[in-house]
Amino acid sequence: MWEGVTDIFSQITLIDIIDIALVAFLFYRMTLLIRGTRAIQLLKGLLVLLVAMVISDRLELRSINWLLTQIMTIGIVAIPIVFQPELRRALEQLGRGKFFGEGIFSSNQGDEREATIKEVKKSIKVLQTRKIGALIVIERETGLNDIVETGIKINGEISAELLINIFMPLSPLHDGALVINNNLIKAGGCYLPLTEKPNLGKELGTRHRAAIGITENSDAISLIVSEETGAISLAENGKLSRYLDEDELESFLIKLWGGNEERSKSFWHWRLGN
Ligand SMILES: Nc1ncnc2c1ncn2[C@@H]1O[C@H](COP(=O)(O)OP(=O)(O)OP(=O)(O)O)[C@@H](O)[C@H]1O
Repeated sequence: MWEGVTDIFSQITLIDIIDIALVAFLFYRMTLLIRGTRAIQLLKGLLVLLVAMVISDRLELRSINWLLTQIMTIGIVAIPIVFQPELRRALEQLGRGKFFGEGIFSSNQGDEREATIKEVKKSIKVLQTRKIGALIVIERETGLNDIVETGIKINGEISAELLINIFMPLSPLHDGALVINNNLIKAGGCYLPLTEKPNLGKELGTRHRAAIGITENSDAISLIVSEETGAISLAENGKLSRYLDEDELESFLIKLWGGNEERSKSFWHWRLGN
């Protein structure tokens, strides 16, 4: 038996190893894309179906096997529909050359993001104290132009004062979401898709549902200040982190979106593979 094993290993060439490594890396990136999304449930469902199909085939249960095959066909047709947001994100990342890693991140952009995080933190503190409801979306790789189109374009440099002003109850743009790109407020009063998650707390109304919804359809990060409680929350990849204080919010933002320090750390972290 050992001979057989060593025989197989002796036939493996460097090209085979590169091929396997590339496929593994591709699967790893795909898993990162669909982690925590609805797509993962569909994949699990298809896997269960596949196992049931193999078992029914081995046991020669012809009718059930035929039925499972038909269901499997429908499941495969459903893939591009259910995976549409993930496929879009993957293709966009591929187009920007970032699918295989972080890409080149200019320190200028890092400075802009650091400044933005400071202004956002400052404004959120004020909004929380005064219990002014707010919904802020931070654009990452996925373009949010379709969301921006639903609101009023601003394209103004970010400042805490401007952010607070926009969310003041009598401001014409206080309803809806504000979209940020680097150090620019792109638009206010934007409409976001609502999440369809069934098991969210009853106290979470449409503001929180919209904040989660946009992170399921893109790689954006959204921040919420509750009008009712003043609680600060952050949504990313369909998940909501609630009751943050402003320091926790800042750490989250640095980790997920980054200033220079965190980005250069993650760059070396990735390169060294620790
Ligand atoms: N689809 C949407 N896109 C963007 N903003 C939305 C959307 N739906 C609701 N909002 C915003 O949320 C506000 C309503 O919040 P609602 O009270 O229903 O939510 P909530 O999650 O309970 O928030 P809060 O804790 O602040 O009350 C609206 O006035 C609007 O500003």
